[in-house]
Amino acid sequence: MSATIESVDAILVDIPTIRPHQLSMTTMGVQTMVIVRIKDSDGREGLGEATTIGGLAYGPESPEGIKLTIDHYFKPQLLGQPADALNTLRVALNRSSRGNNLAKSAIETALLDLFGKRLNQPLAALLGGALHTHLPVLWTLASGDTQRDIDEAKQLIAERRHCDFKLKIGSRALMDDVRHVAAIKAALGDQASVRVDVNQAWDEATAARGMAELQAAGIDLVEQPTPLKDFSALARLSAKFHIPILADESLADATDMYNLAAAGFSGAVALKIAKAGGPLRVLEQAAVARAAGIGLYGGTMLEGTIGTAASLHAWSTLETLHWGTEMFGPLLMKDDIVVQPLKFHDNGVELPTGPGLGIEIDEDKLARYQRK
Ligand SMILES: O=C(O)C[C@H]1C=CC(=O)O1
Ligand SMILES: [Mn+2]
Repeated sequence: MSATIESVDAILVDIPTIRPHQLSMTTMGVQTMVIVRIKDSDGREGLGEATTIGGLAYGPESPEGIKLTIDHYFKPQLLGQPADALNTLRVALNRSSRGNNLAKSAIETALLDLFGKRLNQPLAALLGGALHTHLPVLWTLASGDTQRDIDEAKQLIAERRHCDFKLKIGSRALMDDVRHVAAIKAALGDQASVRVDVNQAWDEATAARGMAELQAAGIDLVEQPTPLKDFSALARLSAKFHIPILADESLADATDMYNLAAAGFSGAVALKIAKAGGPLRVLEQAAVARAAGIGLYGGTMLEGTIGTAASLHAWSTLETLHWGTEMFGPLLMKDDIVVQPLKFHDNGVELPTGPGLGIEIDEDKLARYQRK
């Protein structure tokens, strides 16, 4: 007999970042995570995380809204239900609430963690088993200052912590951004792959000019240059340039992936468990991308260790991650709320071992950073 769900808690946790993190739509000085704890009738606990960026600046779900959705809508539906019935619970939540994929991702993660602990198996084993135990991780340079970004990158290369970098651009005039990016690429040379993320800031004409400049500067990848709903602009730009496009905000789930590929897009996709609605859902999207010849990239919403570990379990089951991953979220925060942090080394991170996510909460730290 499956255990039943006894409690569901959604906790807001605020942790300052190690430096300001400047994106085209906001500058982060703190990251807010929604940590989900689901307990079953056997006394086991599953952990999940829903995290976005800049309140409502990045996307339509805010941390406070995610907590409200879980507390008032999901929790009453989940209590008393068999904890192992992931598909039944997903169908029920999808029938009663549209969208809200970040909140759903945290629930799916917590149920998978719980199931893994019950079976004494790592989460990746529930997904068919890990193909990789160490995954590459890039770092985002987003201090807003060119020299500071160069110094940061050089130090990380020397430490072998990261060898690939993503630059956040789009908040300044195009040629200012191009000069910033070209200076960083010139300083790092061939020892680093340099990519940019525009976070939707350009219109199509600006993007065409920007991509030509970035291609000439030796940049490897341009992430989400144009607004998320404009699939045809992404398709046209991907046909026009050799420098590939990484679609991020445009693609939440498998259906979006199908539609963008059908519109003629080629390039790569930033997979994110949060956008897709959980580790199981994101692998459906990866399968559609693979079928369409679109490259895979393990993306982050700058989650802490719980959401990062959940993503790593999913990415570990993919044979090829053409563009690696960006699962550095915990490193951007000044502190952590887990007992054993993830192990970052050799330009990547180790897949945690142990049942479920392989992650344990540090109750004192959680109490310190929990929003009162
Ligand atoms: O990619 C995004 O749009 C969001 C996020 C991921 C890495 C980073 O620096 O910001
Ligand atoms: Mn992005």
